[in-house]
Amino acid sequence: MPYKRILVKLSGEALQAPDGYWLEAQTLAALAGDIARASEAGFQIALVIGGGNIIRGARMSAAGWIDRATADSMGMLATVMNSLALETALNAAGVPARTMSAVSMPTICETYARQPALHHLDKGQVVVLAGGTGNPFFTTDTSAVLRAAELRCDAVLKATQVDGVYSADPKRDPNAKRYERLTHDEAIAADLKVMDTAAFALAREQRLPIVVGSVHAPSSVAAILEGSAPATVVAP
Ligand SMILES: Nc1ncnc2c1ncn2[C@@H]1O[C@H](COP(=O)(O)OP(=O)(O)O)[C@@H](O)[C@H]1O
Ligand SMILES: O=c1ccn([C@@H]2O[C@H](COP(=O)(O)OP(=O)(O)O)[C@@H](O)[C@H]2O)c(=O)[nH]1
Repeated sequence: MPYKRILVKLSGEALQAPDGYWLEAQTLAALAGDIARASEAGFQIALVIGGGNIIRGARMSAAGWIDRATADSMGMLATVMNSLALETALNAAGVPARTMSAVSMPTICETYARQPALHHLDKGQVVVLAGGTGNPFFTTDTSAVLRAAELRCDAVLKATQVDGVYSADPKRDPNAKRYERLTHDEAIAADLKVMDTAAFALAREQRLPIVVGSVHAPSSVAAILEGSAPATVVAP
């Protein structure tokens, strides 16, 4: 990949145990090893991890007993827990990593600010960006695109459940065809659901490439970045 500084977006589910438990040391260590390999290969990496393995605000508030803003606050806190777990696993894998949270909680981790984050990236540290955007009604996909734009990342790598963008949801349509490359406009026109709409609209406006690949293969993040694993590139 012709990219040097990448924002890697992982969904919270990437930390789950095979039996569905929200967090598993083995899964976490494998993921950290993968990111360590990419970092050692010279990629500068900022990470955004979701909280969907614990709470998704929209789903929780749909039950009616809690309002959306409160449920989203709980979702943002879930991303902080995942980020601290990932930071710990990355440090154990030999990669200096630090969590920076959009929601200020100075006794737990650094508060996100752009200049220090740029400084950490320049030094080759992995920054784990927690707390989403710090605002309800957004997702960590939007946080990923926002931070990638702020931190001058060359691309967002969305490491997800499927190995690219398809002509239809591959989990529902076995005849869906995988794209190698397409433009933001094409993805929006065909309603391909690469990311949520707010995130994708910002990526289009910023002309930010989005790489979509699977988090399931061993060493998938490093392999996608090195070009040896399949992925779809959405770029202008
Ligand atoms: N056109 C499409 N191409 C690829 N995946 C799609 C498409 N439409 C829907 N999906 C679904 O989107 C899911 C990934 O998106 P999302 O739920 O945002 O992931 P995450 O939990 O990683 O944020 C995949 O599991 C896939 O089934
Ligand atoms: O800027 C943000 C980012 C996240 N969230 C909340 O945090 C939850 C977890 O994030 P997300 O659903 O994006 O996680 P993922 O699906 O990637 O695991 C979301 O559902 C929201 O409730 C939020 O309120 N604002």
